[in-house]
Amino acid sequence: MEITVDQMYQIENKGHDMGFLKKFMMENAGAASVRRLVDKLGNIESKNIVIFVGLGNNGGDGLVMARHLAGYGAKVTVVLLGTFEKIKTEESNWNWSILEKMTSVKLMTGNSFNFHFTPDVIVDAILGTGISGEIKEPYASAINFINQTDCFKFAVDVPSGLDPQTGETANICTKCDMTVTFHKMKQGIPKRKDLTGELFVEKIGIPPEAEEGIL
Ligand SMILES: NC(=O)C1=CN([C@@H]2O[C@H](COP(=O)(O)OP(=O)(O)OC[C@H]3O[C@@H](n4cnc5c(N)ncnc54)[C@H](O)[C@@H]3O)[C@@H](O)[C@H]2O)[C@@H](O)CC1
Ligand SMILES: [K+]
Repeated sequence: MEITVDQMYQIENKGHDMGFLKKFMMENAGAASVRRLVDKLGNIESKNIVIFVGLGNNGGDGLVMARHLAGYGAKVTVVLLGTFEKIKTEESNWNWSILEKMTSVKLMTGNSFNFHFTPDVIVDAILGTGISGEIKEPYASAINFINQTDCFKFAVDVPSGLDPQTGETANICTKCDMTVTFHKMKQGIPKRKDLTGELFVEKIGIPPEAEEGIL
């Protein structure tokens, strides 16, 4: 079953109000994404993984992935597309502050993408269901950088630049090898397999009762 982005936000908020906090949803989303990535790539120990992180909860999912990937022994670099004071949500801030205590994850901010290594994997945790309008900087430069690399690309929830409701793309969009979306498929995502690559839906523990009156 495919649902609308608006329904997704309503379900998310109802789950949160039931006590299954967005922080828990984010944890499960990040964990499920890493499991899919490890299933796909096999041993990721000491692989160079760069995670581009936006300032919303799509970015938050990427921060959770960074922590889990460090646990698998991957060499993880997080590029926050902004400054940490600009992180918009409590859930993302919570996960950022955990990473600040982890020497096993390298944190970068701003929009300098000159890595002195070649990434094996890039994770696109820039934009998700909160996308609106033309992609502004520094997200645009990050998306262009991602598209000119030839490593494995993984999109969190939706390739950044693709509107998960309509399936339309903004001025630019990441073109990925794999996408994991959460809870239920959003109507616009399956329309663009050319951008999503292999597409998966992962349950993230939202109580089915959170859908009552919405679906
Ligand atoms: N729906 C759910 O049940 C869950 C959602 N989660 C994640 O939360 C995401 C939605 O989070 P948010 O609502 O914070 O939204 P996003 O994280 O998708 O993006 C919002 C941020 O991007 C900025 N932005 C929007 N359009 C832009 C543009 N064109 N150019 C530049 N910046 C732009 C906004 O100012 C905002 O800061 C989902 O995609 C998913 O990844 C997960 O945490 C798991 C639970
Ligand atoms: K994304």
